[in-house]
Amino acid sequence: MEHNLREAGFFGTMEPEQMTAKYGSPVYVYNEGILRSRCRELKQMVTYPHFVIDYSIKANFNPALLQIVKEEGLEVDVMSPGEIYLAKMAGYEPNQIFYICNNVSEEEMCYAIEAGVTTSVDSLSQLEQYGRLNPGGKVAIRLNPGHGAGHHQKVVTAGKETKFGIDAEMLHEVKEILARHNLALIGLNQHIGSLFLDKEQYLKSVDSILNCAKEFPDLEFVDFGGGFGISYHKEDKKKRLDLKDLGKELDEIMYRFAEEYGREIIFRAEPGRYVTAESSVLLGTVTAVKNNHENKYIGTDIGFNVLMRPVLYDSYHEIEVYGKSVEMSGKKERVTVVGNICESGDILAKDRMLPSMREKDVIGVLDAGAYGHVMSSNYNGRLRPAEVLVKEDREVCLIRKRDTFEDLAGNYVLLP
Ligand SMILES: Cc1ncc(COP(=O)(O)O)c(C=O)c1O
Ligand SMILES: N[C@@H](CCCC[NH3+])C(=O)O
Repeated sequence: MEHNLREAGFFGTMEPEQMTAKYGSPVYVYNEGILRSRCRELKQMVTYPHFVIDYSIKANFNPALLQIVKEEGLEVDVMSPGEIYLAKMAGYEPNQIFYICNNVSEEEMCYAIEAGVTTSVDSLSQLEQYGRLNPGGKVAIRLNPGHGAGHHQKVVTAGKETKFGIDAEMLHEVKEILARHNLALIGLNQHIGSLFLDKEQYLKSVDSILNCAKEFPDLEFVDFGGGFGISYHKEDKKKRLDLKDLGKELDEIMYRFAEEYGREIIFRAEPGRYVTAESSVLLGTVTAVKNNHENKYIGTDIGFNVLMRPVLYDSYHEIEVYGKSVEMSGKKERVTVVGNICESGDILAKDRMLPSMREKDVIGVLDAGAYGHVMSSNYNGRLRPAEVLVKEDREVCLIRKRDTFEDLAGNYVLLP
């Protein structure tokens, strides 16, 4: 007998239907217990004593979730002054924030320098800019190991076809710029792409970055990057990324490197998705059921303004249906689940076998906690959803209010 997340207790003391009624539909629901477990798995993956997990908050920067991640002992990597601001709001100190930026303005770079966070730059041009703005300072650089990985071409972030990182052949120029501005290179980092389940590409990139690291005797840290995957398909759920196995390999590599280098430097990894993806179900409501020629469409209030991944990357998310009628009938049918946005690409799930649904049924989109709410928008004048947390004591609390019409209109300036 297949169990859904409601039966597994994901929603704590409330029913999904009560949540949409109280907080509005759609609503992102997070489970504290799952979030904490993911953090602990990462913290425990190696024995090397100076291994730091930086949660990459671009996956989800809700400050209440960051408070939990911080309690679990993870530091953070950020992408912008906005993310620095939110990390600080959650209680992170500047020395726990790693700013890995890409093509930023002088103004943004100055914000990070003034905030006192370690910055990594990813081109010679940005290294020059950093040197001009903070001569004599400390800096890290992002390398491009020459090959990438990822669930879609759009999220591969290393290799010849991407804008990221400095090629290893350019280390000579890097050294010249460092010397010209009297900069100390304290760290090397890389990130090959998002969502790997097979450790081989990651380990290959670890090997490349450590080869470069040998050229710089004064490093404080080397950061191997994120990209740790999860399985979005129910049938693959048991085949999890084997963190223990990856950790064992990393341990060997890190201890060996420390011995050759003569010091136990800090090693870091920066997973985003792995930390938050599985901790959230996005609840929405069936608003229309319709047959168009051969297709049966289930219209919902989950447009791509609320969850962009399926439209942007053809990503798959499991869907559960929580309506009472569903439990009684037990029938399944082939449907296409769509949103309420004025574009024909607004498809959440195509040709899926799902329990037969009726208007007002509540559905849950699984594994929505990473790159979900943070990528939502007000397209079509829609309100971004609330976010709620099911705490470990099973009680439910609000951690982000749903947008209001005032929020939607707030920044516009009418002509006099
Ligand atoms: C520099 C950097 N670090 C870390 C991450 C986190 O990636 P993921 O969520 O796949 O772990 C990203 C996003 O891909 C990134 O661009
Ligand atoms: N937004 C992407 C991941 C990209 C991460 C940023 N480098 C996703 O949903 O899978």
